[in-house]
Amino acid sequence: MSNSEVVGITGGIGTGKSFVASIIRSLGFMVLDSDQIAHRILTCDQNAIDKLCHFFGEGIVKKDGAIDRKALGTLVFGHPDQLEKLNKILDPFLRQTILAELKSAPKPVFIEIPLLYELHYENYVDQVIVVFADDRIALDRIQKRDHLDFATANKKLCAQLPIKEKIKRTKYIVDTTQSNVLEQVIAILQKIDLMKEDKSEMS
Ligand SMILES: CC(C)(COP(=O)(O)OP(=O)(O)OC[C@H]1O[C@@H](n2cnc3c(N)ncnc32)[C@H](O)[C@@H]1O)[C@@H](O)C(=O)NCCC(=O)NCCS
Ligand SMILES: Nc1ncnc2c1ncn2[C@@H]1O[C@H](COP(=O)(O)OP(=O)(O)OP(=O)(O)O)[C@@H](O)[C@H]1O
Repeated sequence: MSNSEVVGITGGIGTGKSFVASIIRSLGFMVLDSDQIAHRILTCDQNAIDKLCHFFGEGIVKKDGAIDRKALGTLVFGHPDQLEKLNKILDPFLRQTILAELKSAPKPVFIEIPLLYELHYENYVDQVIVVFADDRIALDRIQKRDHLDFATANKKLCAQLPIKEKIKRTKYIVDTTQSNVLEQVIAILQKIDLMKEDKSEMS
């Protein structure tokens, strides 16, 4: 059995996790996306929606009954107590769905999960890849991608464990400020025995 059956992809907001995930998909691997799983819960899981609504008020629910993510984001980012409450409410829903999807997925499987360390998912994965970009570049990217002002982007960035702490916790780091991201990804996949050396010819 491989020691890389489940691989976590994490990193700070805007560091390029989705970009790295798309490269890994293009190399033929399955990558689950925890943000997408969270969005599905906020759209379809009435039990979770009711619990959030009870705590944060009707203002976070759209006409179609789904959670208004922008409204909820405004309430929690920059407000650590509220963010902690959101995490506490959603944690059982997220964890149950993520673990079920990991269990049923063909192996090897990757999962993009921004809060891997913050929510303690280390024990569910065999390897962790941390995607790195320094804060200045990450902030610049998310301001551009999501049309945010600096203060709003910075509140999101500050809601997570600093990227410098994340890179201390793994051997496998992809630096997306460099131009050779594909090569870095391939080198890691080779080190964790998911690609043979000769596949590096693909780049
Ligand atoms: C707060 C919400 C409604 C904001 O939605 P929005 O569409 O604006 O952002 P989106 O979900 O696309 O997240 C963008 C990024 O924000 C960061 N982020 C999301 N949730 C959190 C959180 N609880 N704490 C810190 N950072 C977070 C992540 O880096 C994520 O990639 C939404 O992010 C949410 O429900 N978060 C809680 C669920 C969660 O923990 N998701 C992360 C999966 S591990
Ligand atoms: N290597 C790169 N060079 C230039 N731009 C990049 C690079 N990687 C990602 N980007 C851009 O930066 C933005 C953020 O990247 P991406 O969505 O992959 O980050 P993320 O870590 O998944 O963010 P989030 O935590 O918000 O989900 C995107 O607009 C993306 O196109």
